[in-house]
Amino acid sequence: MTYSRKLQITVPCSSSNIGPGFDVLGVTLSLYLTLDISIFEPSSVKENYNAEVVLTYSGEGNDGVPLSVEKNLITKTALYVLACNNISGFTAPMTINVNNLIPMGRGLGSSGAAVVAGVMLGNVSGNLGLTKDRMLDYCLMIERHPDNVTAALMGGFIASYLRELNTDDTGIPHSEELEKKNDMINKLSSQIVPERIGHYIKLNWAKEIKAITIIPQFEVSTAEAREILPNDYNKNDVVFNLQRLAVLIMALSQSPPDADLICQAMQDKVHQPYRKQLIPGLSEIITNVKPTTHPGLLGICLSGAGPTILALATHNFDNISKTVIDMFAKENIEAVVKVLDVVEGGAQVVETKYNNA
Ligand SMILES: Nc1ncnc2c1ncn2[C@@H]1O[C@H](COP(=O)(O)OP(=O)(O)O)[C@@H](O)[C@H]1O
Ligand SMILES: N[C@@H](CCOP(=O)(O)O)C(=O)O
Repeated sequence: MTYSRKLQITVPCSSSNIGPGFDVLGVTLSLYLTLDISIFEPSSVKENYNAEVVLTYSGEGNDGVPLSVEKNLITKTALYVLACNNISGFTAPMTINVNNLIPMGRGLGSSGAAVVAGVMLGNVSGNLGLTKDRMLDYCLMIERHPDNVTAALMGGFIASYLRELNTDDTGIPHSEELEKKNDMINKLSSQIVPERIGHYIKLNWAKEIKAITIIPQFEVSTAEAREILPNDYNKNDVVFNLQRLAVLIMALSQSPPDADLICQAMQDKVHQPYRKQLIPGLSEIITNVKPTTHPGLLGICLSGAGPTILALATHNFDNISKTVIDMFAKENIEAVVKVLDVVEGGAQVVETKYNNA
């Protein structure tokens, strides 16, 4: 069989919240999920035709990720997008080779990236011609917090919110649930995908600020780390976060960055205090690692729902990382370090080869 198209989809990872911006801020980082796709026939839409799709997988999660297209989060999401557009299954035989460099369950947006990759796969395999803004709607039907998927799809440093949906729309599950339920695609695809669910704005990021990610070798499920949060908040805690959030987005855009301002503005009372119980060492790390003790450091927080620690810094990366690694070691936790760049480009599809025959 000869291929008719070869495509590559790349989706970056992301770090959400950046302290006070719970479910609002996301920053796109230079670590990628890549899909190499060969499509073996023109993808003309045939009713009730389920083409054979072979999924292979390497990289992070390769020991546990399902390779059945109905169960894998990427292909399952693509099938959902196709179903919403009245296409029941993949319409052309294809191979999908996934290479994932994003550690899973660490707070670096692996599930958001997988959902974005799946929506893009559905879009290209079904020739749907969806814009990125429309693809964001599909992502947000699955991943209910907009920060990760918006960053992964659009790139850069980005703030987002969900518009309030009708009660009919709100039964839409989060992707963790999607994983558990085999019949979820059918349930979701019977719902109309509302337009413009997500709204976002790209923010400026000072070029000299790098993201040190200190990644502990254990997983925290985002679903669990969200369940632990209270339903109601103290007014003072909310005001504490709002004040810092407004200052932080400007402070991170300024060159040279003001470490004292950023460090204070990265504090949070909405999610980190509750998540300490899931992440040994978190409290000590965010309380004690400061720009005053570590020149070059600007601020430190939990990345997403954790357990990764995000340290924003301009220099002195080794010294900052070593301190955090040593603090985790005191809790008998091993951690690895990746110093990442903030990337302006979000997810993309590149057609690498096209055969007209
Ligand atoms: N590349 C991938 N392929 C398939 N499933 C994935 C992929 N990346 C993440 N997932 C799914 O998402 C889960 C992790 O999601 P989550 O708990 O939200 O953590 P994270 O902070 O990494 O997004 C994994 O356990 C896996 O089920
Ligand atoms: N705002 C969300 C972000 C979750 O990010 P992830 O990378 O941990 O999936 C939250 O804090 O729950």
